[in-house]
Amino acid sequence: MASLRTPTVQNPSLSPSSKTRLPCATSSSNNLRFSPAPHRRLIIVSSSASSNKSTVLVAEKFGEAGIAASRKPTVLVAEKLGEAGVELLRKFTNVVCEYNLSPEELCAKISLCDALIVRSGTKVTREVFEASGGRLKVVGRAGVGIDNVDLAAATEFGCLVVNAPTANTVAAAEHGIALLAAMARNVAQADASVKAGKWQRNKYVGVSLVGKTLAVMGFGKVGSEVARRAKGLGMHVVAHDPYAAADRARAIGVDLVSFDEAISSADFISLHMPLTPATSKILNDETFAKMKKGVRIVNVARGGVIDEEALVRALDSGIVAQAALDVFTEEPPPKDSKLVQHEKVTVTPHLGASTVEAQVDSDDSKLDLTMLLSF
Ligand SMILES: O=C(O)[C@H](O)COP(=O)(O)O
Repeated sequence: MASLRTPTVQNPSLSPSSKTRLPCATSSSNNLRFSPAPHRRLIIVSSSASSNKSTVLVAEKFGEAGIAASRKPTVLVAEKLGEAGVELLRKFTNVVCEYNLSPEELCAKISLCDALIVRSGTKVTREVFEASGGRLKVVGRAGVGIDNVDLAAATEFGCLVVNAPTANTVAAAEHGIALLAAMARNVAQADASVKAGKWQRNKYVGVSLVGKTLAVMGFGKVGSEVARRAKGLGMHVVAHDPYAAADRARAIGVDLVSFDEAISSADFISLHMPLTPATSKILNDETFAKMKKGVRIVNVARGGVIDEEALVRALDSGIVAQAALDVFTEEPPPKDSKLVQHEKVTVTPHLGASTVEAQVDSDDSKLDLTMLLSF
């Protein structure tokens, strides 16, 4: 499973207290532009690491109703979670694990559920909330990205959406670095070649990372961890993120620059922004044209931030020398996808969060969401 760390409520108007401000997308063409919308963070349960005991912090409006709910809620786990997490859920709830449901099957089952847990593979659409008939009270996203949940519909139907915003930060950052190095040294292509009985040492001459400029696009949790690791590899790192603090970047030796400066100066670009209307297809024909010829791109964020047809054109024209992609607009991508089949492209099946550690995580973290769901 993706681990269940301290959950963050994602539909602000449902949250009774205002504690943090998270970015909320507005419009932009070339900039990752977010407006710091007032975001309310509701931590219904917090855990004490030392005692491993949960403390229920129920905020005024929600609390009494939540406490009064004594029946065991039913939780539909629609994607594979770690067994330890599911076991914890079972202590407080009736757990139904049903994977690979079609949208119709999900809609058919949801009216019997108080909570739904998903990862990135399940689309929690307006139809799902409609089909729930108002019973669905919580959607738990066991992971970070909530672009697969219709937040407007959730809010309209009075359903909390919570995620685990820090659970897989390191896993995603490490996968970004793994793809960066594998791409630069043609590891996947060379592996396939040797297994096919060939010995093509000249064909797979790579490029070095040391001294190269890496542009980290989106300097949040994952982006900053990638930057830190890239500095350790001797890369010069710049970053673009309109809401990152310059001193936080400076502290790890990273220069915050404009979007255009980042993409035009980079030998490597690593994408770490959420998918929002402002970032959708932010790499497109126009922005590829501004890049250095021969740039290499890593994407462990969301497929939708790249115009994939434009990327194929940029690979064919040589603007982009190579790409390493963990995420795709459509997942899984079509088998005959030109992008996936492209010889200059290395792909993995959305493995960013898939480490043993990120999936098991700490007991306290799992407890948080478990207790939240018990409401
Ligand atoms: O948003 C995330 O947390 C990552 O993309 C991982 O998604 P997953 O939970 O589907 O592996």
